Amino acid sequence: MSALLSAHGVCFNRGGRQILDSISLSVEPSEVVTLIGPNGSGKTSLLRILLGLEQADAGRVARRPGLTVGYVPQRLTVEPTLPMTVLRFLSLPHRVSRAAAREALEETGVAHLERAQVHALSGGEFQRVLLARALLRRPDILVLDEPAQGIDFSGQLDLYQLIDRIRRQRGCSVLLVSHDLHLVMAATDRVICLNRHVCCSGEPEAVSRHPEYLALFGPRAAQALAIYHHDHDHHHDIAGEPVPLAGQTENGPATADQASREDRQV
Ligand SMILES: Nc1ncnc2c1ncn2[C@@H]1O[C@H](COP(=O)(O)OP(=O)(O)OP(=O)(O)O)[C@@H](O)[C@H]1O
Repeated sequence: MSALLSAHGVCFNRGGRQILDSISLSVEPSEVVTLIGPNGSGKTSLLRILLGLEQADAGRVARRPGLTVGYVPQRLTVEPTLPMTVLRFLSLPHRVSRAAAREALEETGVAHLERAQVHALSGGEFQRVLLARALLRRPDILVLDEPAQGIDFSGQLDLYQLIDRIRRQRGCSVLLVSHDLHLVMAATDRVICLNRHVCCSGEPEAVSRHPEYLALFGPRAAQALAIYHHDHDHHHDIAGEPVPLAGQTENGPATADQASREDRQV
């Protein structure tokens, strides 16, 4: 089995409602996969099922034997009345050496906060500490549920660049839930658009033109890829298969319209 994580026909019902309907997906080694979808579309539920924290009502989940996951959940509350430094927090529940903790904090750019109180951290600082905590497990895959929530735009950009750098340096996979279409569409290998069922999936460029994506997020969402840098001389269809650009010549764009479209992608 080459996939690190996979779901096959997963259904999930809670409170008398169907939350997930026949979901199939996989995450391959070194791949960045982003789950997008409106509020309540089942993204967190799907992550939790993939990680074995919730049980599917039907279907099957497979994890590669021995898989190590670094999970950053959507919410993690630390009791505000409990004094706890960042270093101590990183040693829960498993003790880690100070050197290892420091190295992880350096990697996420917050080594200067090792003695800070956790409850005094800003949202962006706390997310970086959570990321450091996930890295301490030396994960094969990072599973990040809305890691940039509550962070300002430039902080979000920094955080997604950091995630990209980490996965390049470590060669790990990333499975990400995000609402920040304009940022993640540019930095992901594959997008899965979820709304109880998988509406569409594939390379960002193909998904951004899919009618179900446009129906869910509106025509302006198509511009989420305006800054997407794509050097290929082809498009990809929804299945991810390469499709030549219409009118493409060996020397480049055949039409002014095509040239301007490619300019906008860079
Ligand atoms: N244990 C549960 N009992 C009842 N309803 C649940 C349970 N878990 C999830 N739900 C419901 O399932 C739906 C999907 O929730 P989920 O958190 O997976 O969505 P999401 O796509 O991650 O949403 P958001 O983008 O707002 O974080 C929601 O309507 C939620 O209320």
